Amino acid sequence: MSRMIQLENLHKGYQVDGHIVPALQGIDLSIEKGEIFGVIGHSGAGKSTLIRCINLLERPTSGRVVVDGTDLMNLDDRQLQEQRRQIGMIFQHFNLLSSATVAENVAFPLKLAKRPKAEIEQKVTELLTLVGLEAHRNKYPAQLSGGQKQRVGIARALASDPKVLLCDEATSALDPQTTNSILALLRDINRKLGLTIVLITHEMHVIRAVCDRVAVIDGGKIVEMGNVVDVFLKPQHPTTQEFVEQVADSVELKEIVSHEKADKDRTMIRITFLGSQTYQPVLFQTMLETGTPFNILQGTISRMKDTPYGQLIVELEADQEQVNKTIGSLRQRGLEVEVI
Ligand SMILES: Nc1ncnc2c1ncn2[C@@H]1O[C@H](COP(=O)(O)OP(=O)(O)OP(=O)(O)O)[C@@H](O)[C@H]1O
Repeated sequence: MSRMIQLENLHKGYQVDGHIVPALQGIDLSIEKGEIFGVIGHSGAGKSTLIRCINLLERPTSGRVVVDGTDLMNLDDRQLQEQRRQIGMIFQHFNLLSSATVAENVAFPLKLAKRPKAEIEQKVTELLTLVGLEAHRNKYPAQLSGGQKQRVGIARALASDPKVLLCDEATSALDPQTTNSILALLRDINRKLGLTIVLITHEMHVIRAVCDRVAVIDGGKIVEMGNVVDVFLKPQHPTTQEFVEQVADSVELKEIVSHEKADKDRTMIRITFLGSQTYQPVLFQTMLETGTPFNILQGTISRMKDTPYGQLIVELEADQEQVNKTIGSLRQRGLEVEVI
């Protein structure tokens, strides 16, 4: 893979009442071509500022923004406008023209670029088919659901055949079911068009559903970054752990653990299965081999983008030596094991 976006030592401060509010404090980030990259953080962490720096809707105070080999900070207005065509963007509140139809909204960037009428017509039809809205081309935004409006936003963002799509909290105003359908569309577009997608969100399930890699931002700094699978299974920073808990059954688990831990002869472990392991009877084979009695207290199976994973909370009724042997054997088979 080669690099599509490179942010180097990015700083951004806003002037407020004579002093500077630091929104980004030294962001270093590179995003590969064809990747779906997520940035997650709490309100005020700097997510919007960060994503808006990628197309210079916000101009960083210092640092470098390189998109597909072009340093955007060095461009004049006309060159920047040209480069921005390569970077589509969608928004939380869609930002559609309310007085224009679906088709006219999608045609808008093409008209601005003075494309010939026949080409515009063909492109709009193509895009509306891609996002599943061809039957609604003559409706106005007010006649559409939130999910349909976002589909128009996506079609419009794709009109100039961008290399990058920036998604600024694109599903935050949508209900869970609609969110899933929009996320599925983004994955589809990523696959079909090979588009690089950067999305910001405060919801970990969005990251889990579509992203390849994720950066966690806190106080204008990246506090953790990695493959979604790794970050999910082994979150290091407290902020990341908080986000991961959003999508775990951790409350229930904690209750079980504190209740059960009163009994000293039992050891509770969490076993994580990943990918094809998820469907193999590894646990049972190990337990048979080591002869360790066990109870399954809780089990979940889920999916991170294309990777299935499962977690089991298991209680071992055995002495320490037997427990160590069992854990060693599970780890040898490539499973993640954690005593809880
Ligand atoms: N135009 C602005 N003028 C002054 N301060 C700003 C401006 N935009 C953002 N900030 C400040 O910069 C910091 C980062 O804001 P930003 O909007 O990037 O965070 P965010 O993570 O996107 O939050 P949210 O999810 O609430 O939008 C905050 O302290 C915010 O108050």
